[in-house]
Amino acid sequence: MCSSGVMDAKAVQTLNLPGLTRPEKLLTRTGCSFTRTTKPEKLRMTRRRMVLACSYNNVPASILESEGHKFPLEEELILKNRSQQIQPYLNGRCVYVVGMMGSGKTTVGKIMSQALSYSFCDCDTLIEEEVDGHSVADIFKLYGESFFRDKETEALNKLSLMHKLVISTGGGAVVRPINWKYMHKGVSVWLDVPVEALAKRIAAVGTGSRPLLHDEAGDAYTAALMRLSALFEERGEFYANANARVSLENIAIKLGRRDASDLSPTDIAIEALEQIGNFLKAEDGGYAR
Ligand SMILES: Nc1ncnc2c1ncn2[C@@H]1O[C@H](COP(=O)(O)OP(=O)(O)OP(=O)(O)O)[C@@H](O)[C@H]1O
Ligand SMILES: O=C(O)C1=C[C@@H](O)[C@@H](O)[C@H](O)C1
Repeated sequence: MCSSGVMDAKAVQTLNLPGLTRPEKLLTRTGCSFTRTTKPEKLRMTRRRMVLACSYNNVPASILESEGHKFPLEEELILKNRSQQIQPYLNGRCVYVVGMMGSGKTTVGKIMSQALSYSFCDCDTLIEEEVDGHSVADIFKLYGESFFRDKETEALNKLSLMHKLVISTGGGAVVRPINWKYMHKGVSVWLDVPVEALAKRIAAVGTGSRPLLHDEAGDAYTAALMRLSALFEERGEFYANANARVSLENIAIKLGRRDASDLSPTDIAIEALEQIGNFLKAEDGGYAR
């Protein structure tokens, strides 16, 4: 049976897991329901085979990440506290992180997934899995952008049937209205990062994996800035469809930092959880239940 209870459990994977992994830990690790093959009392000390029944028919458990990162205690407490406040209102719904290329959807999304005890899923990685392991850049090259966009819509459709995932979406996923129909099954949060900060990050790591930024002339920063500015001009209004907005400029002001480039991914994850909380509060009539 699926954790969501909304679909068939077709993808069943047999994994070897350390016996010290408790069932509730397993649920956090995979976002999947599970079937035990041993009695509960035997689970504790020995290495056991567990059959994991993924709650999504075509999402391989291997791409659902829930690796732990260590945070300073104070940050960890704030993250946990924010998460606990919103969890009853989130009620297992997925969190979709939207934003421009390089906005930190993956980096910040992973921190949020850990805080919420959700699994993390990168939509681009899921598409790559579905297209024979080709990278996004190769999919664009081999099949063109519209093929990629169709795969992206299919992936979001599938993900919309799942629960307890933080999903990092592709930067362009916001443009198609049908994608919003799927993303609005969960709660969406927009990481609104100034293009100058995006260009700085992307110039540092290169554009290899970001085909829409290829072929720009000039130095890496200026080229990225020009292209990102044009893309943001086209897309700004679509990102604003998200349920919650996290403005890095606003966080920098609130925390007394120099600018958006002076914020850690954890600062941003904390604010994202707060903004999601504000949305859920409004949705729930001020947590009036
Ligand atoms: N707060 C931050 N400060 C500095 N660098 C950051 C921050 N957040 C993310 N980065 C860096 O920016 C780059 C892009 O981040 P990330 O891959 O998380 O973004 P993304 O939105 O998932 O990108 P894409 O959609 O293009 O895959 C990475 O090199 C990451 O380490
Ligand atoms: O902004 C975009 O349109 C894209 C962003 C990436 O995440 C990939 O989804 C792809 O490179 C397209």
